Amino acid sequence: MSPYPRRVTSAPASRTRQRLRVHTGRARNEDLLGRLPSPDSALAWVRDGSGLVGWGEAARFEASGPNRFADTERWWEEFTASLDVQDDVDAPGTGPVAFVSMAFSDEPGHSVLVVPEVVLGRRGGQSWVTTVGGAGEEAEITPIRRPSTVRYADGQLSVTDFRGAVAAAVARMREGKLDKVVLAHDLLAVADVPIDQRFVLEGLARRYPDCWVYAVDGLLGATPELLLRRTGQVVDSRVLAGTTWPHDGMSDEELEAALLSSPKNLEEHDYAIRSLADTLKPFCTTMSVDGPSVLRLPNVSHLSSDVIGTLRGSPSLLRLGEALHPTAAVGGTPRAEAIAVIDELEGMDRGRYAGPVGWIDGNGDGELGIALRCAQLDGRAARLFAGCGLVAESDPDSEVCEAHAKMRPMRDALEGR
Ligand SMILES: C=C(O[C@@H]1C=C(C(=O)O)C=C[C@H]1O)C(=O)O
Repeated sequence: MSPYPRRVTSAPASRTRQRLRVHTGRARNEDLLGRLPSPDSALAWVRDGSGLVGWGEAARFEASGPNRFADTERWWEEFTASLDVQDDVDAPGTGPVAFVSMAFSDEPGHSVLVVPEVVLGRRGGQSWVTTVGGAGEEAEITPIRRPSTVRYADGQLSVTDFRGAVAAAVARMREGKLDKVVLAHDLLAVADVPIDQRFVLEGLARRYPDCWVYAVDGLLGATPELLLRRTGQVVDSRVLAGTTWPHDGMSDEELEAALLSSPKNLEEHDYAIRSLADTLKPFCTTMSVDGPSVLRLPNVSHLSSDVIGTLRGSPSLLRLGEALHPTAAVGGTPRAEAIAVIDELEGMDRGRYAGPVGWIDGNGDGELGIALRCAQLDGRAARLFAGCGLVAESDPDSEVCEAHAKMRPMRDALEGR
């Protein structure tokens, strides 16, 4: 696949109509990422050793356009209704599971759902394995390959052009045309050998245990931001906005105190929280927000708030994701104006960067992160992305530094640092 994702306008025929057998049973506790058998096609959603990995492809659905969430949900409902399921564990993430990664934009965009042949899951000391269509759960694990050199070049939006776009956006906000917008840029990395996805995932997981390490259809990353998790009637979310990074010889404590008292960062955070909470509220009977506090990561620290709610009825995670995406953490406020400004000033295809990414199960439960700190891999090439929330007080030079700091997880993982 090209690092600049192609447009897919119709779903390919899939092997969905036969009555496939799905079986979940208990498994040994093992390092999930260590079980991925091959350098390509990794499927993963792992945080601090827990989560899901998958391999093989029992079925796939691709969608694009404004109805991509609804089309994907409908396909998944029909697919799961056609299965013959024996689930001996019966917990969130057992039985049929699909990994999903949705395009940021209505247009252009390419969203993917993959049903693996084998899923290995682990939560709270309990492990399970799910097989689809009678697939064997043991696969030969090939040795992991590491690159010796990685070189970088401009992506679709160079750093210089990104800085110009930030300045233009700030000018519009000073004129009162919108309150907040998130602009991003990309960077091309080329290694001397085809990139082994397991090498990247293991590096990310080792350095970022507080993040969700994910891989779906060549999009790999370690995101600290949870768009929404649904576990039965309970939903929760981790909203991030407002960032600092090591600079000017300041200690972590000084950086943290400055972040918590920065009106500019608190304003950015407030827009993000409000966009999530106001949209989620009508779906909930109860909802509470806890924060902001500081989430400290090795490369950056963020203002972070946790939201928890009880659902009214049973909307699926994809249905909720459709309503919430994009929050003001990756879009802006007001949403429609911000999306138009992103289209105009970024002028690049975000692909699945900043879109919802994660997994769903047959009960409508699952976890959707926001695809940040990521790269779209293609052979020896990787297209990295990072962006920053902007308000009227933002300074283009600081935003360039912030985006640079946000690319560090993926650069370090590619280089094996
Ligand atoms: C847009 C990104 O990150 C988002 C923007 C943030 C900010 O501007 O402070 C913080 C976390 C994320 O919500 C990114 O990492 O690319």
